[in-house]
Amino acid sequence: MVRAAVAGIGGRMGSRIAQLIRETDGIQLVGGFEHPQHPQRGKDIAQIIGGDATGMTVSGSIEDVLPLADVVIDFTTAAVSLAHLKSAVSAKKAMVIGSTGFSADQLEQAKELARTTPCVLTPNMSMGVNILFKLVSDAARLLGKDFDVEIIEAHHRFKKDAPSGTAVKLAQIVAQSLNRNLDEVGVYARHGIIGERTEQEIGIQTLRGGDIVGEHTVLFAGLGERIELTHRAHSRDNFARGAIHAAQWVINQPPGLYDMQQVLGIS
Ligand SMILES: NC(=O)C1=CN([C@@H]2O[C@H](COP(=O)(O)OP(=O)(O)OC[C@H]3O[C@@H](n4cnc5c(N)ncnc54)[C@H](OP(=O)(O)O)[C@@H]3O)[C@@H](O)[C@H]2O)C=CC1
Ligand SMILES: O=C(O)C1=N[C@H](C(=O)O)C[C@H](O)C1
Repeated sequence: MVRAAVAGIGGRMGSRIAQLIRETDGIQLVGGFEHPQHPQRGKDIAQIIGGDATGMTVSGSIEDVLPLADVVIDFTTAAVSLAHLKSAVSAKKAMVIGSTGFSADQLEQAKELARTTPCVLTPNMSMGVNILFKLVSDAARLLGKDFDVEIIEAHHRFKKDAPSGTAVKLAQIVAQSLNRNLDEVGVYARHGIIGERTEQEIGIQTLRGGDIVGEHTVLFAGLGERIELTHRAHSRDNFARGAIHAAQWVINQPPGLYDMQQVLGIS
């Protein structure tokens, strides 16, 4: 039985993950925590996930749950997840991180920390998006320079980072497939008299509104035809189930930083 604790258990993802852990065989919820000022701190976890009292209270620190858990699942923010990874490394516990918005420097730090503990870090845990990553890589390589690439992502009004971690990953995949440097060719917004589109640029456009769960389109536009590859999440359940699957997988891996394609065996 895998013993899992959930960081940010009061959040949109944390609460759904905790609920689904309780419905999944082979994994057990042993704790959940929030930041110390969170209004649910000290309350029974059932107040967040529903059902009968669990006897577990929402704690205010990762340090409280690490002794109980084999793995911590963390959907908070990049900076918070990195701090939690440091604690997990000290306690020799595995981690699954879904937070997005990591800078290159933060990613490097995560890679360094994961030298001593297994950690899955990925901007999107759904099967569909990870298949999309492969399709986009193939399409970019096959279509080549005659097709302009634009990535469009749409999310709910509460999302804090932009572009989405998934859109950034898609842009990195396109740049790599076309032998381009994303730092040089990424175009994140357009306004005013901007002149004609350059052949090399990769556009990444962000939409925010309402309760949109998460949508990503990669548009390959040529002269006379275009291809659009789109993934739409209907709910957060695919991300949550992916995170639970990753938690069950990662505890059996040697130290290192893994992505979801490795978890799914499709890399
Ligand atoms: N990889 C994937 O498949 C997916 C990734 N994500 C990413 O996951 C992250 C979270 O998304 P979402 O659930 O919508 O966001 P929420 O804001 O709903 O949840 C984050 C939770 O973490 C809490 N938190 C903040 N600081 C700490 C801390 N120091 N310790 C413990 N908990 C803390 C927040 O509390 P408070 O609200 O008080 O700040 C909040 O309850 C985002 O980066 C998002 O992009 C989302 C969906 C899928
Ligand atoms: O914040 C979200 O909600 C989501 N974030 C992830 C991202 O930034 O890519 C994944 C998903 O689309 C939902």
